[in-house]
Parts: sequence; structure tokens; C-alpha cells
Amino acid sequence: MKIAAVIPAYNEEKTIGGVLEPLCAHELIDEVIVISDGSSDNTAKIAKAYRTIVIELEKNQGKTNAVLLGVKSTDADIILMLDADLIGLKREHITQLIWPVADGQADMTIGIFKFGRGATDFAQKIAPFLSGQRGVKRTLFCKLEKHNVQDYGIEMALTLVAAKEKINVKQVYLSNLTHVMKEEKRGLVIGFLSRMKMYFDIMTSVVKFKINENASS
Ligand SMILES: O=c1ccn([C@@H]2O[C@H](COP(=O)(O)OP(=O)(O)O)[C@@H](O)[C@H]2O)c(=O)[nH]1
Ligand SMILES: O=C(O)[C@@H](COP(=O)(O)O)O[C@H]1O[C@H](CO)[C@@H](O)[C@H](O)[C@H]1O
Repeated sequence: MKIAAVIPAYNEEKTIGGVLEPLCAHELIDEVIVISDGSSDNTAKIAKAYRTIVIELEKNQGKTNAVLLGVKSTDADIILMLDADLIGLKREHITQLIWPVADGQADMTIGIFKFGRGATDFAQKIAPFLSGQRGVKRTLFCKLEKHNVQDYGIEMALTLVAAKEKINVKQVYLSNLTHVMKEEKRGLVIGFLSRMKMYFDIMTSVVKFKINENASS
């Protein structure tokens, strides 16, 4: 059974090294694929210094496209999805996300921050289905194709497909892990506007899913 980590990264030079360090050292991970999504900083350069495959997109294509390109580039049976802006990623978090899927206890894991930072813990407590930290059986990605998901819609779409297919989903708590929030990366105004765009992408993904389901029933 082959396991690949897929890391979408858009201008994450400050944090990507801290994600790749434990990932590349983990014995259960066969491949680490970084998709630099039109980054204009040193994200790709830093990623290349590790045991990784780096796909460099010339233009920004959005998180969903970046992840799906990464999945298409590997024949791994299990995909570990991780964001490149995590702070505090440890070996045990990686094991927690992949082991239930590798061991057949679950088809997808969803990682929830706990004891990281108040704001990011709270966001994941109220919307665990949005988390970008997941172990996912490859077959689940095939079921996404007809939904034409874009930008920040991928996690919501995976969650909806999993519920529809009644597949086994396991939530795992990732202690002392957090990420850099949009407002911290881009400033309050642009960060807030990016957050609103993200919610729009998520809603669009729900609407597309419902329309497709109604059309095929
Ligand atoms: O157009 C984008 C936006 C985000 N990301 C990556 O997707 C992950 C999750 O993004 P996040 O929720 O942190 O959003 P952001 O704060 O980057 O908008 C991070 O690794 C980003 O670098 C990406 O590859 N392309
Ligand atoms: O936690 C959240 O509310 C959002 C927004 O994250 P930021 O705090 O703006 O980095 O991020 C989560 O949801 C996104 C959409 O599903 C995912 O792409 C992120 O990976 C996830 O962390």
C-alpha cells in the first residue's frame, strides 16, 4: 500500500519547512508532493531542499486544483492532505491521520486542532468538516470528479461525498497544532475578504453537490 502526502502551497515560505521536516522523516510516507500554486516567494525552492516532488504551477489555480493535480501525479492508494501553513506538525500527527486509513479502520480521517491556539481550535470545533488535514483513500477523490469543485471547496466536497457514500470517517484530535490565519498572512482587510471568498467557495461546493445529486436521482 502506497501513501503519498499532497501539500498545496501558495506563498508559504515561512512555514513549509516545518511541515516537510517531520513529513519527509516519516517511514510510512512513500512520496511527498508539494504543489507550489503560483507562489512568488521561496516556497518551491525550500520544498526542493527536502525529499519531495515539487510541481510548480506558473499561475495560481486555487487550493482544489492544486490538491487534485497532486493526487493525479501519484498512484498512491492513500493520500495525506496537509496544509503548508501548519505550525507545530509532529510525527505523531502524521501517524494519527494515516494509520486509521492504512489499517482499514476508516476510509477518511479528519484532523481537528486541539490545544493549538484558541482561535484556530475554535474554528475547527465549530466546523470540523472544513479541516484540510486528512488521510483519504484515493478512491474518494475519483468520486469528486463530476462535482467540478474549485478553490476552497475540496474539503466540503469530500465531506459531502463521504456522507453520501456512507463511508467510514474518523475524526482525530491533533494536539498543539495550529496554522497561520488569513488575517495574519495578508492583513486584516485582505485577510477578511479572502475569508469571505473562502466561505463563498464552500457554499458553491455545497450547491453544486446538491444540483448534481438531484440531477442523478
Ligand atoms: O490559492 C491557493 C490558496 C491556498 N493554497 C494552500 O492551501 C492551504 C490551505 O490554505 P489556507 O486555508 O491556509 O488559506 P490561505 O490562508 O492560504 O488563504 C495552504 O497550504 C495554502 O498555501 C493554495 O495552494 N492555493
Ligand atoms: O479554519 C478555517 O476556518 C479555514 C480558514 O483558515 P484560516 O484561518 O483563514 O487560515 O481553513 C480551513 O478550511 C479551509 C476550507 O475547507 C481549508 O482549506 C483549510 O485547510 C482549513 O484549515
